[in-house]
Amino acid sequence: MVRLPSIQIIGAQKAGTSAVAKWLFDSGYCRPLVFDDEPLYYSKEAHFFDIDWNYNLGLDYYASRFRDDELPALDATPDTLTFAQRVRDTYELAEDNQVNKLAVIVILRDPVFRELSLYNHMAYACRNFDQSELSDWHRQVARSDGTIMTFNEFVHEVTMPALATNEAQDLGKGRSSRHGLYANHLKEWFRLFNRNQILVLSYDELCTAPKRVQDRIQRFLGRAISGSLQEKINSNDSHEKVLTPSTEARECIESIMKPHNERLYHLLEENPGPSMEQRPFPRFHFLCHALVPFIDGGKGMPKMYDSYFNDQLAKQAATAIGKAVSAGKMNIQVEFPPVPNVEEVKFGTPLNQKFGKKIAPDLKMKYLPGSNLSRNLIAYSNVYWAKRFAGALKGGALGGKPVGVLSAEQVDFTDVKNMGDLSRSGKINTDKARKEGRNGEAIICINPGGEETWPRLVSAHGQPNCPFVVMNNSYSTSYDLGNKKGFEEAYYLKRISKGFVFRSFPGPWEAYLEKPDGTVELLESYKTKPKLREAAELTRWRSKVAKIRAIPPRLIDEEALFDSKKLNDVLLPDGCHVDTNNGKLFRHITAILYLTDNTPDACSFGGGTTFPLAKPWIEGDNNENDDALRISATRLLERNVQHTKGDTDQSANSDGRRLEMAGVDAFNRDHANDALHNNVGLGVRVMPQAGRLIFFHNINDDGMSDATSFHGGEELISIVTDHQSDMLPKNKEYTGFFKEISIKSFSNLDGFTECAADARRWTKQAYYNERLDC
Ligand SMILES: Nc1ncnc2c1ncn2[C@@H]1O[C@H](COP(=O)(O)OS(=O)(=O)O)[C@@H](OP(=O)(O)O)[C@H]1O
Repeated sequence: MVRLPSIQIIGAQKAGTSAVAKWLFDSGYCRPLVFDDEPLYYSKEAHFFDIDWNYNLGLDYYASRFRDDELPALDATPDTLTFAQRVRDTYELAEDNQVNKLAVIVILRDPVFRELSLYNHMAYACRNFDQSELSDWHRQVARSDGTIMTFNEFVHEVTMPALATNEAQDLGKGRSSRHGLYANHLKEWFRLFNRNQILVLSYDELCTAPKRVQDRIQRFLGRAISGSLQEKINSNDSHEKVLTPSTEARECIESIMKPHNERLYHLLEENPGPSMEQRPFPRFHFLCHALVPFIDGGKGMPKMYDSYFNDQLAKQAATAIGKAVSAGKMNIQVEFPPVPNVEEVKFGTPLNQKFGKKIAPDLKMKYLPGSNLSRNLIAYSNVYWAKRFAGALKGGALGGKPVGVLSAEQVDFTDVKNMGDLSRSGKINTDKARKEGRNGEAIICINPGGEETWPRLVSAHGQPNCPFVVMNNSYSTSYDLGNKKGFEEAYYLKRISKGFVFRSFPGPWEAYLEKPDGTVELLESYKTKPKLREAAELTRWRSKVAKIRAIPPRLIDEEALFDSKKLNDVLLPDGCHVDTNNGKLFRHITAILYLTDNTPDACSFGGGTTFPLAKPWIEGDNNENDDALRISATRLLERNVQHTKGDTDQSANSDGRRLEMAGVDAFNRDHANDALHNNVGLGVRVMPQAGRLIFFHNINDDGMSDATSFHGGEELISIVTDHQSDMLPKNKEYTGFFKEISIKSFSNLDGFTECAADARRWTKQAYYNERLDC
């Protein structure tokens, strides 16, 4: 039996067919075979019905493209849209009633933007492909001298003449433009096939709610399909890409398309499709996202810091804002560092200067030392960003809604000679700004302050059912991610310890680790907004572990490793302590004899004994101990706290915590092999080696606990998965000795002090001098 594809994705060309097809192919649908010398896209599009040569080779030839096994096959040739009759004829020839079993999927995109996408596709090919790879189809955008037409020219030279012909005429040049006459084509399909065999999808929905489209397709095909449709495919993100049509080009195409669109809506109403189809079909509204069609610069976090300069950040954020507005979100938060180095903005870092120079021409300002722009770089950068996002709030090219920008920052709007799509500007919370509000106006509010004031700002400056964007608030009063006022965090990029939290509507919240080379790695994707603490601990922890062992973070076996995500707690579970027998000052010296070798290797780390306040032995080095740390240690002892875990204040900056962190720092430095070589000062770490003995004094010359003797025992931690566990050094073993000052040897405190000093002198002479001598 000749077996034909059970699914045809028939178009429309440039309406996301590749994305849908990829999802289906990836889930197991059989793709067309590519025959010799054919381009690779044949593995998605068999081009049987639209190319006469292929069509004339007949049914068996077409069927031979699809492996004859049990898998259902799919052909996603977007040109098939205009060949309903050929499809009917071909399937009728096939046995087993295949003609009535065929499932047809068609996606419809606003014809103006479809045309623009088509133009961008061909222009990209002409600019970048080898001449031998170009066909006449691509060359439709080329002028006679080989240069590339503008989109306006293309519309006049190619689109309009093609749309004005009737279908019987030669449709070579501009034939693709006629694909946008959807009503004409669908009428044929509805005539030739049962309407329930055809699923009509909206490209707008594909952009704004891909999951819903996914669900419609699954219900249409009657099976669950693995994977997800979110991936952006076949989008060219070149800088030359034309993102929006000029008003002239748009009006030109519309002059012909508008009545066709009306016919389409009517046709779809008159011919209801299968139950899972969207009804009524959404009109092509120049939705905001259509204005910024998939220009988001890629999935995931923008590249630091290139994205400030190559427009990735601007495009991504504008896309996310557009999508949020399209999805009906009116109160929106947008938050990201407005300049590359926010913290150092006062110091004019090279990156900030470069960014200042980039935005100056856009604002028609000068970036010179002492100029308003350089002195208030953040404030003016935010105006630059507001300009970049205004398009996404305008309500589409036809909507042309006003977009006002209000700022609470040091910005003189008269300096900005080019406000782009922003229709007005003003100061937040001023009567003037309030009075100037206009019906239907979207507002971008720059750095307005604590989120408790936002609802009031919306009442003061917002317009009913219009987007209100709070942008780049310089601080958060909730000390957490995003806001608690119900503003949709449409675009959110926050630097956290060792990484970033990122969210681009409608995507998930994500935690990224920043790696030493500046690249990032996605650590976690959260279904709902995580707590700042949760994300920060994850990145901090992974960064440390990755740094320690240079192991890619994703290979670290968390189950085995983490009881807690805090390195301090994991590495130094008992914190640091002094050996004073809980403040009873008789013990004056401790010795530790190690019984195992625990040299760190690829499978484990930790295991050392760390003395955060001790100085490495470096001859001729007179550096004093780190005062702040010594003060912390001394303060603990004055408070009678001998164990850092016993410090009632467990906040990050408490004395106990500081000592523990210093212990972990010594561990990190040691790992980086800096401690001894670079004379970094404090912190000595001793690794177990069977037979190695160390000793240290517990009491200073005054007979009091020696603050510098605070130390901690590191856990020995395995960091690889089970299959390597045979190689792991499993134990750390040692034995401890100590010597006390005999109670018989003194009668009062002074006597004790003297005995303690004597004992120290003795060890110093017996051992240190010996060591110096040798
Ligand atoms: N997942 C998803 N959702 C929505 N839109 C998407 C998606 N993936 C790709 N695209 C955009 O679809 C355009 C390409 O469409 P096609 O793949 O049908 O093109 S083709 O006819 O097969 O050449 C092209 O549009 P433009 O970017 O406007 O050119 C793609 O960016």
